[in-house]
Amino acid sequence: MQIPSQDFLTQVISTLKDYSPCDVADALLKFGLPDGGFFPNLNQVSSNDSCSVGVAYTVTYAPMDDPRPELKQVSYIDQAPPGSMIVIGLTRSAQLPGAPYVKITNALYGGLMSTRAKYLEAQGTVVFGRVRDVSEHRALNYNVWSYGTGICAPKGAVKLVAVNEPVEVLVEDYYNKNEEGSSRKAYKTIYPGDIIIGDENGIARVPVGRDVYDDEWLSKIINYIPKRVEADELVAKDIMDGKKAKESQKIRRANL
Ligand SMILES: O=C([O-])CC(=O)C(=O)O
Ligand code: NI
Repeated sequence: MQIPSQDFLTQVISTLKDYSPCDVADALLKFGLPDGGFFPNLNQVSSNDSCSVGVAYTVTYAPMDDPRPELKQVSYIDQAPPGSMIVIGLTRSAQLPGAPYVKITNALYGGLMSTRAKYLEAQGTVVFGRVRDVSEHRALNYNVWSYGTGICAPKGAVKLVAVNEPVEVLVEDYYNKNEEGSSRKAYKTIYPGDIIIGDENGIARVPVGRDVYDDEWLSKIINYIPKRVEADELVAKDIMDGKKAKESQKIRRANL
């Protein structure tokens, strides 16, 4: 198992900047990730219609009664690396399988955090919880995704317990049943160093350097995406010329 080199990762990220999470999901589905890398139920809070891509920099909050000590000396936002996608999650104990997905009604993140993130050249922030100061993220033209909005600050409701440790997200799929016939409920993980891509459709995680996801695999993803996008552009053209969608999709995607 080979961890991709920094140069290669830079190249992958710069390629992905020309595409969308939908394009990435098509490739991930093709190459072994049945969920297309998708983390459901997030909405883009910022009105920016652009796409953001970056390397996951992870932050975990816990309710105040969590046994772990608060990281009082750490200001996660002041250490956000340039080029990162800041990913903020809550511990398992604070998550819910259905809407509103988290038990904490306080906002975990706000406009001052985005101001600092943007100054440090982070690419966007994904919050598996609530955020506030919507107009400030928009005015900054800085991309933020969240489960919802709120008006109260995080202080007093949650504490920072981990930085750059895996973030676990509870996901429930009601229609794809598991072998026992019940809905599939699972914690999906974002690891620090994964690539995160997001736009108005939602966010996808591209695994990096774990299991089989080495640079050979990443190369396959990067090579596939432009071909698939090109094929779909041809399908769109066919449809505008009056051809049937199903037929054209079959022909144009034949070798993909
Ligand atoms: O005050 C806070 O802790 C969060 C907030 O609103 C901001 O970052 O602007
Ligand atoms: Ni604020």
